Amino acid sequence: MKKKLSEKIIARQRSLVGEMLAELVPHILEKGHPADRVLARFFKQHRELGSRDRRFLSETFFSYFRWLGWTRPLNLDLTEAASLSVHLDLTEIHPALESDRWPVLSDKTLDEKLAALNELFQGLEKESGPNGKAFQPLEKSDLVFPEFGKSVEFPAETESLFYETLQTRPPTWLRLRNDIFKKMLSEAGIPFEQHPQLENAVSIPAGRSLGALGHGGQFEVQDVASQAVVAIAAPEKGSDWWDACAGAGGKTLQMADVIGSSGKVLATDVREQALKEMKKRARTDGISFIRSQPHDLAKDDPFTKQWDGVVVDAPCSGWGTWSRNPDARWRSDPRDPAQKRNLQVRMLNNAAQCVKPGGLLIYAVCTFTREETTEALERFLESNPEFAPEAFANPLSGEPTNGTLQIWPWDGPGDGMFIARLRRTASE
Ligand SMILES: C[S@@+](CC[C@H](N)C(=O)[O-])C[C@H]1O[C@@H](n2cnc3c(N)ncnc32)[C@H](O)[C@@H]1O
Repeated sequence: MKKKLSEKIIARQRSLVGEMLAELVPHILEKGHPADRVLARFFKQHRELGSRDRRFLSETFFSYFRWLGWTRPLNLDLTEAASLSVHLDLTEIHPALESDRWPVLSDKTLDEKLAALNELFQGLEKESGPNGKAFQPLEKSDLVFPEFGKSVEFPAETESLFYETLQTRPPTWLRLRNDIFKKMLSEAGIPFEQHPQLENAVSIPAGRSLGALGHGGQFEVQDVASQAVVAIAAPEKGSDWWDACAGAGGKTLQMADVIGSSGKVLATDVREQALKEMKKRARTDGISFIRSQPHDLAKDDPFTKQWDGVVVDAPCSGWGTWSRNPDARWRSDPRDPAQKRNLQVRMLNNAAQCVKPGGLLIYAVCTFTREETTEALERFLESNPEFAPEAFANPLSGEPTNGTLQIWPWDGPGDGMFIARLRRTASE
């Protein structure tokens, strides 16, 4: 901390952390509300908090959920658990959470952090004598819920990589809409990295604000895996596409940029509010040719029109987004993948009828569970033999695929995403 804070302020901020956690944690763990929304509501109710306090509380809040799998078995109180979490996460510890009990571990690998904690707690156990419950050494798998492994199979020797990525904040990915913004980033002294394959994708460090650069339609904040979905769809200039789960329009806007105003884009979603947000973003981006309307793709009431291509970016378990939303894993139901798979197949069946012969159906989910990836696809293909996976090059590596791609969180790094490019036969 640059400016030295008084003891009184430090004590006040420590108790603020305790109060915030006591008030907000049950909303996430018991009611299942997303941490970012709960925190935004808290800040709205506490307008007296300045930007520095908000930043400190926000970092602490997300750190708490990121390491909850390791702090929970230790039976620490909320503030102590938050203190340990930030020692695991951050290089600069706020004096309100500094503690002699924990070393700063943020520069260590996950294996080193695990070894250090196990040694520390075994040591404490010996010092203070048995408290009725023997200390069970922590494991990496404690960072997720016990049933996780039933739905997920990692490629050989990547399990460690998964946990390391899971516990690290990914960078913020931007999709640049013109060349000017890179120059603006350089001039503003904001470090950025160009993705080696995806021309318009650049990343800036996690948590780095764009500050005064603001948003003038030069870029969209969009994860690299999400950008890969449209790169795989590769709609032609002037073509006619339907984005059937458009949400707030991340992929719709990218498709519109590729297709151009000589083509057409229809965006639908069950959430009308999300479509309004998409329209707002389109206005900022100067895109006026996207049409939108609410539509329930799960209801067996498909449109009669057919499109050159349809994107089904389906609702899913979202397990691929856990490094960005560290609370999400604790709100997730292990039965979710199987339930979502049934919904996804229904949505794909409905969307398939709206693909022109010879056209494309793109299936995307931000997850890696077996149920929602290979199983959903197998079930769809069984009842829709006029569709077949079509080979494409992995846009993140250039390597060939056989028509499906699992992007793992460590690939970007960013979100995990499964994508299938399905071609409808030209004549049936
Ligand atoms: C993964 S999100 C889409 C994200 C969006 N495509 C983007 O790139 O920003 C899934 C979307 O599916 C929508 N959805 C859920 N059930 C639906 C249904 N039955 N019909 C249509 N959309 C649905 C959700 O509202 C959500 O916006």
